[in-house]
Amino acid sequence: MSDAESRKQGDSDLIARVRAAARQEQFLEVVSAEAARARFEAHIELKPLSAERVALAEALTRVLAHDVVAAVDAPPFDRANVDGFALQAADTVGASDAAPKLFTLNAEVIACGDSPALEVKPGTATTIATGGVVPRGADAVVMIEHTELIGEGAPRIELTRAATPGQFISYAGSDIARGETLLRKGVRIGSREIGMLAASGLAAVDVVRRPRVAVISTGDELVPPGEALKPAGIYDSNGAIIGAAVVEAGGEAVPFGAIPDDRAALDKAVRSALGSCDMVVLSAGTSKGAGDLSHAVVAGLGAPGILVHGVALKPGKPLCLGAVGKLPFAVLPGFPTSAIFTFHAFVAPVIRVLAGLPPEAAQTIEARVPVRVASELGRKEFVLVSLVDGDDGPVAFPTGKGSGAVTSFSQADGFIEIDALASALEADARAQVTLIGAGAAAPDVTIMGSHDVALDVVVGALAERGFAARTLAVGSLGGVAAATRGQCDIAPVHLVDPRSGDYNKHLVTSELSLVPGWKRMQGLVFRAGDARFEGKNAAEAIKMALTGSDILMVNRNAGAGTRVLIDRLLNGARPAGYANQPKSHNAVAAAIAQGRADWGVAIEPVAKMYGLGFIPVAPEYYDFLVVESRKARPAVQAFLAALRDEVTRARIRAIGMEPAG
Ligand SMILES: Nc1nc2c(c(=O)[nH]1)N[C@H]1C(S)=C(S)[C@@H](COP(=O)(O)OP(=O)(O)OC[C@H]3O[C@@H](n4cnc5c(N)ncnc54)[C@H](O)[C@@H]3O)O[C@H]1N2
Ligand code: MOO
Repeated sequence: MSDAESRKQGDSDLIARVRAAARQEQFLEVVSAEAARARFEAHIELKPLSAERVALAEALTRVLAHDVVAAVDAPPFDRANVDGFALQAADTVGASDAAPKLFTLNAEVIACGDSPALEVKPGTATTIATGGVVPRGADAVVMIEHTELIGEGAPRIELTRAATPGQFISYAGSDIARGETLLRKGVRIGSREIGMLAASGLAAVDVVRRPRVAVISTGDELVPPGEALKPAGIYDSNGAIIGAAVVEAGGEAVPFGAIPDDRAALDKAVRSALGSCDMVVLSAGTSKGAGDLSHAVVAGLGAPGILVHGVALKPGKPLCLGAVGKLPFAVLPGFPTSAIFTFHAFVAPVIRVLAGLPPEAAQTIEARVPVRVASELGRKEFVLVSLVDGDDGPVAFPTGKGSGAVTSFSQADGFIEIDALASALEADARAQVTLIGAGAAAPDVTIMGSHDVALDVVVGALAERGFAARTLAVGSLGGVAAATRGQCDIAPVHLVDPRSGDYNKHLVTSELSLVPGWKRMQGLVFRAGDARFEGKNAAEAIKMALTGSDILMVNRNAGAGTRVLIDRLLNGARPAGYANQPKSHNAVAAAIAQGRADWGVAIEPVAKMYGLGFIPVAPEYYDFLVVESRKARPAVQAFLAALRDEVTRARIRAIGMEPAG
């Protein structure tokens, strides 16, 4: 083949690959969530699996298959609740220190486990231990402390307090009555239930067989947690979160690991899962891109096959649901938040039914959404939010990381719904927030603004002092806005005053005071060993970067303090890469470390963390705006104390920041 021919061959290979990679909108038919659920549930057997008997010790977290009726009373007999004497209350009337009543002791002592032999007659008493069986004839028990043993002659006691009938007696069946329904089916057995089952004499109990749910991740890029990341690899987080969520929903997760994008391998895994499990859950490869094999594999498994492919939801559009015979399968979208969101909406309810559990009760609260949230027309959109306490009730902030992020779901407090026919939720609208997770306890202090690694040190010191902080990274400007609106207690900021060049002082108002934090050095970062930068000062390095050929920068987003510095350094120049504007120091460092860019500006600790070279340029001041009306709160005071604390300051210094003052 000539050069030209082989180039042509290469081009047509590439075109074929691009064609194959093109995602085509070939969803079966995009349906509403309700229609999808109905179609799915109509084709599968939606009832609890069979019962199995397990020993009490194995019953923890299992679901009761039948109601449990108590076969015995607890206590099984009338029981003394104190150490003392069993007697007849009528004999005690009028007893006092001044006029004690005299009782002759019967010739037995009832310890726990003894069956009484003698009847308690008027004027007599029988010695009894806590837990002893109250003897015939007695109707009350008195405490030993209120009696005096008389030594001479036949043993007798003097009683100095009157007793009421029934005093210090627990009657048979008062705790658990024979014939009473002790526990109802569908209850998830915890330690408390185990105690009740044991008290009614049960050594084993019938529980619903746990649905076995195969969890299969797909994708060549996936790396199991614990192994080193390969270039372009990501950790298989879906497998882990879905497996754990299966268990939370009452199932048994059967992990199949991450299967590469290989049709035969995936087909084999899915068939083996179908043969051994009650449900199969895959993630990724459902969007119909080139590597998106999952739906193709499940399409070939047998009738009825794919029932739903495409729902009018965001996240969740590429969701695929189906069945083989009556056995359900689901292919969840690969994006982590889409995967777990659709799992909870479509898969968990099915697992709960199979597991014998009732539907999960959703808890909602009303909150104000302070910002406008745009939404795609035609898809019902779920927006994950963080909740903070505003001056006028709960405020819900969209977390804003998108469905590709793991933390969107994992760190959210709940979600709001935007109707498919709305193109946005307007700022300051009220919305119902469906809570997720165990409803995290309200934080003692809310910190909203710019994030910094050393802030974690202060928050840690606060935790050591017993205060829980909630931090929301909304950027310096977002922090100023939240503090002004009374939605947080403290706003960490680093904003330069364009007029004076000073940091943060211009943000002080009558409602917001400024507490100094620390200084962080910003500088030029580059791959260590890059001879074009090594040994140069900032001015020389910039000059080289602007004139050198084949040098690519990575910029920062408009509004970032660092961007102001970059523009000052560039003095109007627009070098290659200027339009690449990620939003964090970490993103800048990663781009340079991985060779997608050659230089940028970031703070020193981050440069260090990524093993990059660093040329100092200018310090940046990271301070705290404190909402005056909230300053007296104990947690805010503790935060300020932690900031001044020598131990905290040393820890801040250790990660490369210089604490103020
Ligand atoms: N041109 C279009 N592109 C995309 C569309 C579309 O309609 N047209 N749909 C988007 C939507 S919506 C979603 S959600 C994603 C989901 O696509 P797939 O289900 O096919 O998933 P992949 O493409 O294989 O992966 C997406 C993403 O998720 C990561 N991933 C996959 N598995 C895991 C795992 N086990 N743990 C962690 N992360 C995982 C994967 O690496 C990708 O980054 O597609 C949009 N694109
Ligand atoms: O399921 Mo996708 O999240 O709609 O982005």
